[in-house]
Amino acid sequence: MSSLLNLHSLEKRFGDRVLFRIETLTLDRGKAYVLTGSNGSGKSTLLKILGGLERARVEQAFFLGHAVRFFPYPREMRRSVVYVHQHPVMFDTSIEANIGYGLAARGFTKGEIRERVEEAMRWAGLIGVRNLPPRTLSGGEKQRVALARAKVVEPKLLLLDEPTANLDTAAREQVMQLLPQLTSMGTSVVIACHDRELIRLSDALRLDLREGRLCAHAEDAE
Ligand SMILES: Nc1ncnc2c1ncn2[C@@H]1O[C@H](COP(=O)(O)OP(=O)(O)OP(=O)(O)O)[C@@H](O)[C@H]1O
Repeated sequence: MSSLLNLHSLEKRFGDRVLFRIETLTLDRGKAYVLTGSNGSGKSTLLKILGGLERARVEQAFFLGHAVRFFPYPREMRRSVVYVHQHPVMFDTSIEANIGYGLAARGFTKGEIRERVEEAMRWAGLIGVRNLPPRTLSGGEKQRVALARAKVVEPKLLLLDEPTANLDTAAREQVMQLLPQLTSMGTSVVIACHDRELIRLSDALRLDLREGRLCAHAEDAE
């Protein structure tokens, strides 16, 4: 499996406090990772660093095999890495516009946007709610809109911050069943979750953030 992102000597501080020091972090293409750790261990902060939303000291970084300077965040990564918040922001327009938002910014034609959005809504099971105002959607539906919004831009890396926290079992299942198709498209996915709400996903590698260190478990997260 080829490597998507390699980081060496990643350190995050808040003032004098070192939140974590990670010797190496390697993400392979089309692979799923479940990032675990207790409250405050730094899961969200790590995802935001990977998504270019938070600064950190990184000694060496390689994206798709070539060296990049992690700060300022490379344009190539900005276009191909998507971070999804636990409570995804919904623009007060339509569900279609929310899903197609990233495509318009990337220069797709109206016809292409319509086609991709329609396909993504079908994939995420959103056809039945397509005419509802986005702010009225449930937590699970908003997560599925956010996944559809990510899928249409075909990201190389998708960062999901506790996507199933506070969802009931059925809503959680609906979100989780979308993930294997993303990895089979070649998208690498990192999903942060609490230890007590461990996300079980076949073929996922578990990354455990504990006491400022990151430990990759060779066994699957199942
Ligand atoms: N901007 C900031 N300034 C100072 N400290 C911060 C800042 N952002 C986060 N922290 C601290 O960093 C630590 C890690 O926070 P983070 O949200 O990354 O943890 P987490 O593992 O995602 O936690 P949770 O599981 O509760 O969501 C916390 O102690 C938090 O208070």
